[in-house]
Amino acid sequence: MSFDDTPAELLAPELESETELAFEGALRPSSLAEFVGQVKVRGQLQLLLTAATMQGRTPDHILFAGPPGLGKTTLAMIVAHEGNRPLRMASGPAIQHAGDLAAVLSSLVPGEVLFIDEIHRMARSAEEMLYLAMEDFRIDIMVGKGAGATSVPLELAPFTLVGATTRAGLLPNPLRDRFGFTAHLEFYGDEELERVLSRAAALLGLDIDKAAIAEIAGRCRGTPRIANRLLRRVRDYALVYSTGTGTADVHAVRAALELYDVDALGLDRLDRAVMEIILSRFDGGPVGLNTLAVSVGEEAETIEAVVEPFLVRIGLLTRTPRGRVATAAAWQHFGMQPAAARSMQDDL
Ligand SMILES: Nc1ncnc2c1ncn2[C@@H]1O[C@H](COP(=O)(O)OP(=O)(O)OP(=O)(O)O)[C@@H](O)[C@H]1O
Repeated sequence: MSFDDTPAELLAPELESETELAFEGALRPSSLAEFVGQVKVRGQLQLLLTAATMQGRTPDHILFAGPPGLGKTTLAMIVAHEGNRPLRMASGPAIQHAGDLAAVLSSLVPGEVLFIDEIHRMARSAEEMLYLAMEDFRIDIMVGKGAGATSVPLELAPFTLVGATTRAGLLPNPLRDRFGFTAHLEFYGDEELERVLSRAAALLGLDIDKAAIAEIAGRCRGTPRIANRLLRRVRDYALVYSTGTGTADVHAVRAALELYDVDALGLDRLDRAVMEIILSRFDGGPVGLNTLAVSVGEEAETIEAVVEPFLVRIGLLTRTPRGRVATAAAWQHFGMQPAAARSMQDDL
């Protein structure tokens, strides 16, 4: 990325370029011991993997659910790495036909880990093929067309499916039930993010003090991927402006993040747009998800999976049966007041 970055790009949890990918790759922990936070999930995974190794079998299928950038891909790689198993990467949107999935499944080697990212976006016909593959390591291939079509069973090598999804609720029950273990990844706490950042700074050879690390941790939406990205911008800033030392201190962090318009809570352009619409146009809500999505010009799915979980977590937004509602903290953070309070003030 360059100095042309918009704040939205800077805070978006998605990856956006090959350079970024290389950067992320270099910082990815490769073992459970190195993986920071998610203590419960780590313990559960460790047990599942160790038991499989002790019995010499492939581990059960695993589903990782949670917002982007929390470590689902990293954990899938760790599952393969810890068990010394080959890893095949696939993505739900690329599996548009059952045939696409059949090609992948039939070429797996025994014990291979198959990672399917965004598994909720796979074609329905492929999902149905996956049920049998997960349960019996077998698929049925249709040969011929019309009345003469027959299904030919094809045995598969035993494999571990690792699925990742930002929308676990969209997976059909038969698919969800076939995973032996579902891990719900949570946003990271400040102390965990500080550890992610310290580790990344050491790997990048960046000299940064504790207060600076804490300042970044508080502004990265509880998301390691964003933490690493902000750290890189701070590194640039220290390199260019802290002449001579190249050291990043809290002043460098504040200046760098102000330059990129990252506010004290780490809210990005979309977070702010969503909150400002609820507050100013709908007087705090309730507002339905679709109305909100249209108002900010975004997909409802993005609002629900990426924006809302963080806003709810930091207490700016609540979800009610009638729609999304801004909290008192939201009014305060944005320096605004509900219409009733404003008119009371006018009456005084
Ligand atoms: N627990 C962690 N400890 C240290 N670094 C982490 C951790 N989790 C994630 N990271 C860092 O954050 C980056 C993003 O993680 P990852 O790609 O695994 O997220 P993801 O949940 O798969 O995101 P997406 O859903 O967008 O694919 C990784 O490259 C890694 O450097």
